[in-house]
Amino acid sequence: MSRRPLIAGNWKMNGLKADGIALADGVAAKRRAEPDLACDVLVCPPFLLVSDVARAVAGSGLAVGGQDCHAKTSGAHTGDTSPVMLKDAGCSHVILGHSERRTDHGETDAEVKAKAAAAHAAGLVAIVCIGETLAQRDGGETLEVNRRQLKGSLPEGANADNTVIAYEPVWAIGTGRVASPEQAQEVHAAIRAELVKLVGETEAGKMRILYGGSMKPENAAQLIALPDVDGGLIGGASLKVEDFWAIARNCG
Ligand SMILES: O=C[C@H](O)COP(=O)(O)O
Repeated sequence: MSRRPLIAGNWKMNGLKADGIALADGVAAKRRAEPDLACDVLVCPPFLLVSDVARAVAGSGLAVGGQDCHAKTSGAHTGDTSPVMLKDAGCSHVILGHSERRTDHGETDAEVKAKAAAAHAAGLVAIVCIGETLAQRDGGETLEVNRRQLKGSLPEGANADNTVIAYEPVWAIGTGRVASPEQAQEVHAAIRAELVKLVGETEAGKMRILYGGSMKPENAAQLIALPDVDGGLIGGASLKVEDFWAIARNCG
C-alpha cells in the first residue's frame, strides 16, 4: 500500500505576526518552486496567525491547520475556538490530543474523540496524537498505552480521508532524543494493526501514521522510509524554513 507522506509543521506557541508570516512566505516559496514534491505539506500556526498564514500561502499548495479545537460548533465557551471557525479561517486540518494539550489541559481520550468528531463534522482532517511517556516505555507498556489511546480517541466514522494518526513518544518531544527506526516501526506497525480492528483493513491500509519527536533533517528520511511511517509531525525544526524544507524535499 503506498501512502503519500504528510509533512506537518506544528509551530506550537511560537512567533509573533511578522515571524509567522515570514515563515509562511518562506515555506510557500519553497513549495511553489517544487510543484512535483512527493509529499503533502501542512503548517499549523498558533490560532491568532491562522488567517494571516492562510492568506500568505494561498495557491502555493500548502495546507494550513489548527493546533486544537473545541468539540462544539459555537456557544458559551470563553477562550475556545470551534472547528467551524478554523475551517472558515482557511484550515483543512487540526491537530488534536497533542501530548502538550493532554498534559497542560488534562485532555482525555474521550475529549479528543469528541473534538475529532466535531472536526470531521466541520470538514476538517483530524490529526489524532498518541504516545507513551518515558515511564510507560520503561515499564514495558508502550504498545498497550498507544493502543488504548488510539481506541479511546478515534470517533465513529474515522477513515483515511478524515483522519491522520501521529505517534509522538512524549520522551522524544523537544528533547533531541529521537525514537530509533526499530522503536518507531514497532509502534507504527502496532498502531496499524489496531487500526485494522477499529476502522477495517482497507482504511487502516490507507490511513497515514506520522512520527513526531525531535524529527530533524538528519534523521527524517530514515524514519519516513520505514514501512509504516507516513510522514512527520515536526515541532522545533518546522520553525526554520531551511530545516523544514530539508525534511519535506527528502520525504519521497
Ligand atoms: O508536534 C510536534 C511534536 O511535538 C514534535 O516536536 P519536536 O519536533 O520539537 O520534538
